Amino acid sequence: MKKVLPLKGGSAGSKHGMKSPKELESVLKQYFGYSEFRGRQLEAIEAVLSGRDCFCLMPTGGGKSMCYQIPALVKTGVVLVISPLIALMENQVSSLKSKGIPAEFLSSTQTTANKNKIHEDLDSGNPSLKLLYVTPELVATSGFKAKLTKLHNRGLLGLVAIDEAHCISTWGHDFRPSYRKISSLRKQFPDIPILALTATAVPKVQKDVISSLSLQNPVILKASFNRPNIFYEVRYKDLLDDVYSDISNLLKSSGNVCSIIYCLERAACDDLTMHLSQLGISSAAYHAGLNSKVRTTVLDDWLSSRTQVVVATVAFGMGIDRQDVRIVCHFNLPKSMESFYQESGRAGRDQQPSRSVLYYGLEDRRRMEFILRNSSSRKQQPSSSSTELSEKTLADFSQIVDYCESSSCRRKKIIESFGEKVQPTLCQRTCDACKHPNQVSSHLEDLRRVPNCRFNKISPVFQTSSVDPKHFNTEFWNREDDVSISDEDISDSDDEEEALSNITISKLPSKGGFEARLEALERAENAYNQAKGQTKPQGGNLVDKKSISQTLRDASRKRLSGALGQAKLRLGDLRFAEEASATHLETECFKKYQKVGKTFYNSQIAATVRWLSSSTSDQIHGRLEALTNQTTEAGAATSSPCIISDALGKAEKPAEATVSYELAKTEPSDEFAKTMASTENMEPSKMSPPEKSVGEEARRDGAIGTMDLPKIPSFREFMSQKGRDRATSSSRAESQPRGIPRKAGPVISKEGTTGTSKKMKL
Ligand SMILES: Nc1ncnc2c1ncn2[C@@H]1O[C@H](COP(=O)(O)OP(=O)(O)OP(=O)(O)O)[C@@H](O)[C@H]1O
Ligand SMILES: [Mg+2]
Repeated sequence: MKKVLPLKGGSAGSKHGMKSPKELESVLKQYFGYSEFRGRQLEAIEAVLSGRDCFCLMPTGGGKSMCYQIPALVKTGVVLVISPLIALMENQVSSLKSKGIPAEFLSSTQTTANKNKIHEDLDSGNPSLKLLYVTPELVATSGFKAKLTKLHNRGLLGLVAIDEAHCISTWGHDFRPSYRKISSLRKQFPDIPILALTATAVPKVQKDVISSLSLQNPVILKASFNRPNIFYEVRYKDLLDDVYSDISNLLKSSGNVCSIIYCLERAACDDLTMHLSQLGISSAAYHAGLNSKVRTTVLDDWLSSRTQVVVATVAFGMGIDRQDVRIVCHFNLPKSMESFYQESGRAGRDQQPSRSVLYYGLEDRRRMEFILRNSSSRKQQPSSSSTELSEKTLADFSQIVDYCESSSCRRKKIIESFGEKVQPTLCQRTCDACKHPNQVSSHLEDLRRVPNCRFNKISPVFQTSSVDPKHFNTEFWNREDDVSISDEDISDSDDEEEALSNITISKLPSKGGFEARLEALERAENAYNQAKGQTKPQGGNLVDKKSISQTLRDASRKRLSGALGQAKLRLGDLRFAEEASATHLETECFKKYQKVGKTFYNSQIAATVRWLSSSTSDQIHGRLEALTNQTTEAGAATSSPCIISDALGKAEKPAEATVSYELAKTEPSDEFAKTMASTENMEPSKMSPPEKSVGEEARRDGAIGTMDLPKIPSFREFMSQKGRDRATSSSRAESQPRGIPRKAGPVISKEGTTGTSKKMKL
């Protein structure tokens, strides 16, 4: 293992490491190239070098890491850094190594050979390692505790640094139960200084962190929360014609700078990425639903500027040290001011002018409020009552709502929410409310006029909602699940419930165009069928837990279509019609696993998505061609090859549009042909009606018989009648014939609204 480069004019570390400020500055210069300490860095370094415990509160990007990295360089022994995310550790370790500083991390992602090397070095009696990064889970294991004790007994444990220390507090916005396990460190090593670092901690969390870690008479250092280089702005989704164009224009007019967009849900990340890509923005989705290989590629591409925008859930953030992020957008409302501050704080870590833009939507607010009301019951709460916690959660949420719904200075609102006093002159027109007060007031006026707008008051609307909270699959719930976050080892196999949750709760988009409306209506139809108590049989049997429903199949097809779109972007030379190809791939998975059940089907879909993310053009074309041939040879449901001819750049045969509905067999309208042509880059004249649907395929297989089609309500009718239907659903369900696989879908008129005149087969 590499030895640390010798410090200029001295040894590589002394027992106590006491150095003058000048000497410490020269270490900073030598290793990191910076000429002076920032904020309260020097005080924190001096505190721990003198053997004191220290609680250090510095803003995001303030340079907290330096507070333990410099002591590691001037003190004998190893500095142990406890960090919540493997990605964060990996980043820091590789950055330190590139500077010639011996640092390592221990985690499940390390190879056994590397782990052995690290352990050998620690056991050597004279370790070359200066910083060792570990997860809180590892620190709690008896094996690692014994190792640390051995190190300590030999006088080689120099400091314990706890990064993102707010994770220890149930009151913190990122509570991690495993952080509670490190509270015994103070007792275990009474003479070793502990340094707790965080960017976001309100007074209550500060106290909680200090007492949970049993810090002894700590030096408490707090820097201002103000991020003067960030311009804060709120945009109102409900007042925008098209939020996608708005974001795209924002990004384009800013000169295609490095940006992050945060979304609440994985599906929203995929969806927004697709829209942005279509609008010419180089973007990629990043969330826990992607496998680690894809996530690493997305991160690498973004860090090296091959991708301009990462569209991410909160899985992306902590510890990502790209200094020149110029824009951080929130596409959905964050759950608290702390979350917002932490996430928007990823902008401008180089102290250069940057922007935070929060897209506020009333629907987002209602959803988030619902999630929060239901989430407290899911949490582990070792030290507080659930009512107290839930009140705190809602109070935190109302702060961020107030941030959006108020016309006063945004900067002031942020800083004051952390209990810091603010001078009236602080902002200097560096937020939209101070720069364009009239415009902001007028937007708020307009927002008040939006129907069902419950302004400035947390609505009780979802308190008695019958919607199941587990249908919301948000990333911050995953974060509360310690297992999923600790190793970022998140399963690729989405459960059907997730697929359903992503579609049953979304509203009918008002401005999303024909396709989006169509999808929403399709969801309504599925929900309608479910509310009516109908089941969708496979092979004539009632749906059981293992069966693969049509809804799941549709969601899977969508997922595959998204993955194909990403593959197209990644490879550039793929020639196929996404929808048709997605249908082929999904049918392949379905055929293989329809008898075995949902779990296998799901993992086969996940494996196909993974395969699409890493395969070459030839491999993808090969598989799609083989699939097309198979289905053609077998005279199967769809005979349309999905590969688009190179020479013409058009489909050799039309792609199947969607396979969800069974409607009257009519020629497609011109409008429909045009819509599909624009989607699939095909000429309307080359379009013909899709020949067979999955429903037909199933019927051919003898799975279903003919059926009477009931009247399908419009989306609005469906929503308003849902409550009444539920009350009588059981009696109606009894009168419904069983074994009906799929009802007729809504009849779609040109404008995408329901109606009875123009029918088309989709
Ligand atoms: N004294 C300094 N002068 C200039 N740049 C510095 C200084 N100290 C740290 N930096 C740089 O500032 C950036 C942010 O540092 P760091 O990652 O430690 O911030 P942080 O406070 O841990 O932020 P976060 O809360 O987001 O984790 C890094 O790129 C780091 O190299
Ligand atoms: Mg940090």
